[in-house]
Amino acid sequence: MPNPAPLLTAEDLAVGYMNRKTPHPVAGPLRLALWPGELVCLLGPNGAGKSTLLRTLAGLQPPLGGRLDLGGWPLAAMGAPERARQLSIVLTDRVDAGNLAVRELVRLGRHPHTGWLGSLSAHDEARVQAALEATGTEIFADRPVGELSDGERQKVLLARALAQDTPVVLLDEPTAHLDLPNRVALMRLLHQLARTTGKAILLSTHELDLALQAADRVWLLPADGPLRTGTPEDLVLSGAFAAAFAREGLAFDAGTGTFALHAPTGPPVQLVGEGAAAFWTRRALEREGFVPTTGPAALRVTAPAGPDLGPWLSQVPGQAAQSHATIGALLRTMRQVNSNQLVD
Ligand SMILES: Nc1ncnc2c1ncn2[C@@H]1O[C@H](COP(=O)(O)OP(=O)(O)OP(=O)(O)O)[C@@H](O)[C@H]1O
Repeated sequence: MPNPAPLLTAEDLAVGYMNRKTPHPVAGPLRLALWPGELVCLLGPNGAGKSTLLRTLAGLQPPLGGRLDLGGWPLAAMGAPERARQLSIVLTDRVDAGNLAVRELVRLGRHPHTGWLGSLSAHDEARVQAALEATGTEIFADRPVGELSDGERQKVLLARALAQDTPVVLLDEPTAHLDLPNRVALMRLLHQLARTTGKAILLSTHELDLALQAADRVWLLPADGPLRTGTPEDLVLSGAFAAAFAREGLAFDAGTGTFALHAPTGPPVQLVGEGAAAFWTRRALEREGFVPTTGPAALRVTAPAGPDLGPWLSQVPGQAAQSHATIGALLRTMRQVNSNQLVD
């Protein structure tokens, strides 16, 4: 990496609020560093302080204590124009853009780079165009921002931040209003941007699955306890990820990388098979309350191998194996077995 110095650092940072001169700490002390070229996801339960931290890192609210440097300089001593050349932030707050057209709003992102007249050069216009294209907002560039859907507006705000073209980009829940394809596309775009431009991109999100896949590093902010940082994989394997969400009653399964939605209520089932069919058979059995295992159990289900869809085989004690054309058909039999066992 050409420049190994972090773009943003914090030492002993305490974030929170001053209400009637009384400090209300939310998180800290925090020791943080954002490096060029990395996508970092800030994760944590509701109320942990993610927005408060992002707003503090952006200089929108003062820290309660500690030191915060941007580009090697104390953030507090920086003027707003210099800060806007170093750091952009996209918040979830509604923007009141009135009748401003999308392209006009994105052009505002260039203001930290223009002279006092604020006129945009050809280079500035090219940056605006590139930001519109990268975010897929060019198709409605001439529409008033006030007429956009929440998801469209979210993408326009990202475009404005990209046009601002700062080394550090902070985003507070940028996927909040997007549908699944757009959420995936956004994470892919941000990851690509970090890699190709060397920007440090930090975003808060509740999209845990996506974050685990896309983030180079995770900042894990639990409701209480210290902030943990590391690659998603290290945080999962160390148990830190599961612990951060355990208080919400969520059980994270490090074996599958998912949160368990269903509590087991039924008997163990030996699941035989590999690949996609076995994976989805496991999911279906878990939804029914069964506990799929690879070891021997009184009930056995065999998932089809290879590209063939079906048949599934089920075998219950004392009976011949039954064949089922679909998982739905298998489940109907398994439900019957389960209720018979409960009656017994
Ligand atoms: N102006 C304020 N004065 C005092 N406390 C505040 C203020 N704004 C937020 N808080 C509190 O700070 C804590 C952290 O809030 P914050 O919005 O940063 O959490 P978050 O992790 O972003 O939550 P979420 O995931 O729900 O968006 C919460 O307990 C919240 O009630």
